[in-house]
Amino acid sequence: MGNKVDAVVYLVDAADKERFAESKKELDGLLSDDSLANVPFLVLGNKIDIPIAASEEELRYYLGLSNFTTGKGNVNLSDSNVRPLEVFMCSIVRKMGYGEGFKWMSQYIK
Ligand SMILES: Nc1nc2c(ncn2[C@@H]2O[C@H](COP(=O)(O)OP(=O)(O)OP(=O)(O)O)[C@@H](O)[C@H]2O)c(=O)[nH]1
Repeated sequence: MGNKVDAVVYLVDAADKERFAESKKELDGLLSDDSLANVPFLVLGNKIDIPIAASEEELRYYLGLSNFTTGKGNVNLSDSNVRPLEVFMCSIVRKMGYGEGFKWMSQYIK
């Protein structure tokens, strides 16, 4: 019973700074959802081909994730109670960046 969610991919428009607050609210809701506890979260900051797009650091800041990302590369979190969460910047139209994100995420999907 109950649909099991393996991971969450949260796509944010990094070029739409006016909506970061709205994005944060939505993300906070998902992060505090009991049914998603311990589910890995991949946050993708999209549209980095647009010059005004936020940097990764800015996006982390505006989404309130500065102290919550768990590290890129291979980070073993299986003995901890820490939920895998990372931010990767990407441009979907340019086919850039999200591959690394999905690769990162795949290590946490059993
Ligand atoms: N420049 C650029 N445009 C993109 C990229 N990815 C998607 N788009 C464009 O963004 C448009 C749709 O995306 P959004 O407007 O963000 O759509 P949405 O998230 O469904 O709608 P909102 O909820 O209104 O933000 C399309 O025209 C896409 O081609 C990208 O990486 N770079």
